[in-house]
Amino acid sequence: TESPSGGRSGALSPRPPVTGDVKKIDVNPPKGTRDFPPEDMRLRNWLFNNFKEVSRLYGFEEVDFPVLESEALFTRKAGEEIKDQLYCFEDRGNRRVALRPELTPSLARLVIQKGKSVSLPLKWFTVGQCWRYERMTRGRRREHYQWNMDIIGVPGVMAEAELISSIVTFFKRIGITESDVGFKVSSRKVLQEVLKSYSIPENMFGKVCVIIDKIEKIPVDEIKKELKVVGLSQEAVQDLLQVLSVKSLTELEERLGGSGEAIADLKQLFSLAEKFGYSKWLQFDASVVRGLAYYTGVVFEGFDREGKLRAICGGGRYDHLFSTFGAEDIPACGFGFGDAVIVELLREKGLLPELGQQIDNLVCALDEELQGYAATAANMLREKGQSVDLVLESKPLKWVFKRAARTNAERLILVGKSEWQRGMVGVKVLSTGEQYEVKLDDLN
Ligand SMILES: CC(=O)Nc1cnc2ccccc2c1
Repeated sequence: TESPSGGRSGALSPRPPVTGDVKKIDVNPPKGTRDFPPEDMRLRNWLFNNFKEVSRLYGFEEVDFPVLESEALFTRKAGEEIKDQLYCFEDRGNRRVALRPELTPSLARLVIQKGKSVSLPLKWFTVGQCWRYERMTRGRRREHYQWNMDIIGVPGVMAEAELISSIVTFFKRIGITESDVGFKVSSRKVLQEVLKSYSIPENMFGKVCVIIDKIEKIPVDEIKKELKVVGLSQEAVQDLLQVLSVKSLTELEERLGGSGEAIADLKQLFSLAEKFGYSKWLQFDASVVRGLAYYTGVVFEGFDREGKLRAICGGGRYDHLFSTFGAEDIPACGFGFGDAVIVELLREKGLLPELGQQIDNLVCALDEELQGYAATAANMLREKGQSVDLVLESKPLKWVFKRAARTNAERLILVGKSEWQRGMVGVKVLSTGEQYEVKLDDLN
């Protein structure tokens, strides 16, 4: 192309003066965020395609929401870390907005918006980027992608059993077995039943759970202090911490009595696990509460049995989230599965797939004036559904062979003058070295 500024031939115009006095931009992405160059994008697509294939197997429908939401969707007053790290700001319309830190509130918003026009139960899934704003002191990521599956409108634990089954199916698809990971399962109704004899206000329950979720992250004295701050008596605190160390459903039944919902739900869940065939993946663990304020019943988290990694995924029942948005309550449960820990686990287990680029044909004209014919050949192959990497400039054969090797091209299609005049092209199968000529129409 003409370049009036007299820059290098073929350069786009106008270009900055060759003196290079333009300051070089920072080519890294913003702190705590990632680029996905082709190799990383292939791994991400492999992971997400497995998420989506399992969602399809379970009859879930894909949904999506804006990454930007009203801040009000996430301003729960329960001392959650996810709120402290909200990536929020005021937009040019002076609206308080936030980059979503999780997907469930958006899902609830859409369900409410749809109201009577959707028939329950809803089984919706999405894979979406979530954000947090952390002081980079901890050097942690500020974004990650989460697979979410939610069942809206089913009050019984069959829904939780189905969700856990879908995660087991996902793990098995990527080569993870029950010897690698398990699920810790409990119910927040356990805490509710312990607390019912200490009349604590309903709105305190979320706060208590958020504090207890930190039991393995901060000293127990700190936990006790925070529980007292929200108004629990010394006795209530003791009772709570004691029930968290219960080791089995039998022991729990002795502690709570056999008539409560917590025991009934958990017994039924473990029985359903048997029927779904994933009993070996589950264990009751009274200390699992999860850190989101809105859970109300069964809660679960996937963990690596070697105990080296943070929770792989987590979820539970949230029967009152809708009323916190001013709508009729609808029973619901769901989980979130992040894209970070699972990759660390796969790396540990040597299960990361080797994914190279895959091209069916590298098409190349043997000299300049045959470029057009190479385009014709490329078009014919593409119309047959064959992928073609078309060499777009005149290149030495050495360069073409190198590129074919780097892109794992199945075969090389060489458009030469004499062959073309006979309606033929040259074919070189790169895996075998086999070389032959073929009529263009017979190429497939
Ligand atoms: C291990 C990891 O990257 N965690 C992570 C990264 N970014 C987030 C962003 C929002 C909410 C939770 C997040 C969690």
